[in-house]
Amino acid sequence: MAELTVDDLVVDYGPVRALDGVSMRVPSGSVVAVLGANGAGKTTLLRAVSGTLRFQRGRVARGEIAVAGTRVDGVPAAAVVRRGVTHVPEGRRVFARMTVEENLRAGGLGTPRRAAARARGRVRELFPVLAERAHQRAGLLSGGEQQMLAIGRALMAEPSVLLLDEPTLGLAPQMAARIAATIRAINEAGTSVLLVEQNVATALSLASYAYVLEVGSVALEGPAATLADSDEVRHRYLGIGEESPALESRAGLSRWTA
Ligand SMILES: Nc1ncnc2c1ncn2[C@@H]1O[C@H](COP(=O)(O)OP(=O)(O)OP(=O)(O)O)[C@@H](O)[C@H]1O
Repeated sequence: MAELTVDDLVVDYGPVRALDGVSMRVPSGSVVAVLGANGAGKTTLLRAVSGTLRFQRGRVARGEIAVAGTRVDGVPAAAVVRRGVTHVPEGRRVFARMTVEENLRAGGLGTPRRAAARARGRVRELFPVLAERAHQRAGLLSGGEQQMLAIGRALMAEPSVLLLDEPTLGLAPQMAARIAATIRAINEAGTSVLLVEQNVATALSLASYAYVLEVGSVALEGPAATLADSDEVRHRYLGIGEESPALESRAGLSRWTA
């Protein structure tokens, strides 16, 4: 059974239709990538799944979202976490004034004590630097360390599905590579991942399947290896074989680099 399914999802922010009939699935144990230009609806999709849309005055106007066959659309965000889905929003929003340890503890609130202790051990293994900085204020960490903390905090709830919004954005290449390796390790330990990532090469190397959103709809989908080999994706999203950069900027894709 598919772990996470999205069926004919329509999302509005007031009069603005952000998603218009999006369907996708994240099979159990897989990494699935969502690509697309600015404003295509990637963040909105993750918000809809995690139940955080309402904090942005958005609403699911139509469609269904289910985790392991149980509907989660219309369910409050805290209940979605209890169903096994956690969301790491764009911009690594850690609690800057709290220590690293307090941030992690906050992620484990609502998790049974034994599970939280197990998750804490796992986070320590994945991110030794967080253990070293346990008593530092989160706001003093580097960008990459804050991203590690944001992911670590989400793992404290022992999710079966992790939603990641642009986890490598703004990071130096070496740190971005470390985060990518960590995502792979998290997935290998059994967590499914729905990954929104501006670096298409990184996304397609991590994912087994990918969807390309264009103005709120799925424009293209397929196995990641097929998309990476497709001329259209290579030209438009990876900038490979592109003679003039004009096409990239016309498509609004200039942020994307291989
Ligand atoms: N809180 C909001 N209120 C109103 N409109 C919004 C809100 N958030 C997003 N939108 C609109 O919804 C559409 C989809 O935006 P969304 O942020 O989901 O796209 P995105 O693909 O994640 O882009 P980005 O890479 O810039 O984050 C855009 O037209 C955007 O302007």
